[in-house]
Amino acid sequence: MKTIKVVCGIIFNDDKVFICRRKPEKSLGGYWEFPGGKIEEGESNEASLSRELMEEIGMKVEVKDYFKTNFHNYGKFKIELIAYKCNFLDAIFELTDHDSFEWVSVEDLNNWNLAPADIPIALELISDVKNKYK
Ligand SMILES: Nc1nc2c([nH]c(=O)n2[C@H]2C[C@H](O)[C@@H](COP(=O)(O)OP(=O)(O)OP(=O)(O)O)O2)c(=O)[nH]1
Repeated sequence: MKTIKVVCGIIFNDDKVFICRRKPEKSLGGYWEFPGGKIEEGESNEASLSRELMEEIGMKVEVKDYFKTNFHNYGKFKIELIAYKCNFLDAIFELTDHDSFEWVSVEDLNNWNLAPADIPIALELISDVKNKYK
């Protein structure tokens, strides 16, 4: 089975992160995720992320550090989900692939119905934030 390479952004605005909900008609519709998309051939992870965020949300970010990769098997397909931390710059919030978005605190990520591939990424973020304030 082929593994799809997907890049996503953990987009910070102060201490809140951006999540959005996939439209019902999309694959994994109804799940919340860190926005991004499939990496095209010959494209860098960072360029792909910037392109997807502009296409899907009309959002500009500063792509910062690589954070984590999670491999997940959805049964019908497998993905390699590559997460980068980003700083929010500006956005028109015109959603093409999502029907809702929220800015949430990292500790609150647990309470959202995240796409299964995103859960290990969210858990590591939560653990980092908890360690920071220990
Ligand atoms: N963008 C994004 N996709 C994710 C995340 N977690 C996760 O399992 N996925 C899955 C959902 C999709 O099956 C795939 C990414 O495809 P996509 O839907 O965002 O990209 P696309 O617009 O190019 O593809 P398509 O669904 O129109 O075929 O990865 C995530 O955090 N962000």
